[in-house]
Amino acid sequence: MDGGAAAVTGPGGARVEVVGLTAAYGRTRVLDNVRLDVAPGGWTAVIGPNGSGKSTLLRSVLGFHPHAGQVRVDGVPTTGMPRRERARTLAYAPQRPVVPEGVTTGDYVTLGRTPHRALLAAPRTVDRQVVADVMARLELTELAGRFVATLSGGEQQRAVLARALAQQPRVLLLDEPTAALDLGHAQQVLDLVDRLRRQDGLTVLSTLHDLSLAGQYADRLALLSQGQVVAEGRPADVLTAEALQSHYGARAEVVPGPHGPAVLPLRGPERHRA
Ligand SMILES: Nc1ncnc2c1ncn2[C@@H]1O[C@H](COP(=O)(O)OP(=O)(O)OP(=O)(O)O)[C@@H](O)[C@H]1O
Repeated sequence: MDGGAAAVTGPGGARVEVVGLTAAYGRTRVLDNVRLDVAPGGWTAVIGPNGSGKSTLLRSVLGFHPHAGQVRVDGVPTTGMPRRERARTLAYAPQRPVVPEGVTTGDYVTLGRTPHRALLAAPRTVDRQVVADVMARLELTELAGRFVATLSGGEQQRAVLARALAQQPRVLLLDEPTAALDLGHAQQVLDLVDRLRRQDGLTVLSTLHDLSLAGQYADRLALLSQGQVVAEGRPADVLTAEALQSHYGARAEVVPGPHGPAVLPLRGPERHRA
């Protein structure tokens, strides 16, 4: 993966505001009056224990899950936004992507260009350039001819991210982007996302289970617990041993670092869940 000078993303990042977002599955409420404000070019990582509502929050922001409240991108509500406009504005890399059979990795990433092309039109030079650039940055060039369904879990995860980046979005929504990646690839992917937001102003809203990565890459953290944002702010203010104990039932030490805090889990003689 190189430092890449070409702009992958579109015309700069957008502000994302989530106001009073409430969502449910049937009668079970899983998000309760969530409020978030992600500045253009900002990176907010949503953290929280299993089942706290992180994925549902991302899918609600995308308009994939019915909800009360509002999501605005640069002041424009995403509900009712035409599909094509939404696809040019927001790109999403899901936690558990379903990849098609019989489609090469190159063609799969090229699908990300769909919102920028006329219906059924062949890819233009610019489309091919963006796809080639994104694939090179994610070390996928060599895999272009392989069927995407045959890639390893981590390779597929990078292909899904590449497709999202090929959309040249203003806002990138990443659900557990490092879940299937080894440590080196996890750092490469997050470094790339960080570089894109610094160079091109891409706005990022992600979930991240790895709290050390969240603490060092995101500039804001939102801690979700039982569907509510219980803490929001700079990583060093949100990631505290007390918060990890009370919301995760975890025993851990928070170690300050030059790029943000890292979390060191501590084995103890017994565990108590708060
Ligand atoms: N399709 C569904 N039908 C019913 N309940 C659901 C459905 N999807 C999610 N839930 C429930 O909603 C709650 C929030 O789920 P969600 O996937 O948003 O949490 P999460 O914080 O992303 O979890 P994890 O960290 O385990 O990925 C959980 O209790 C989950 O069981």
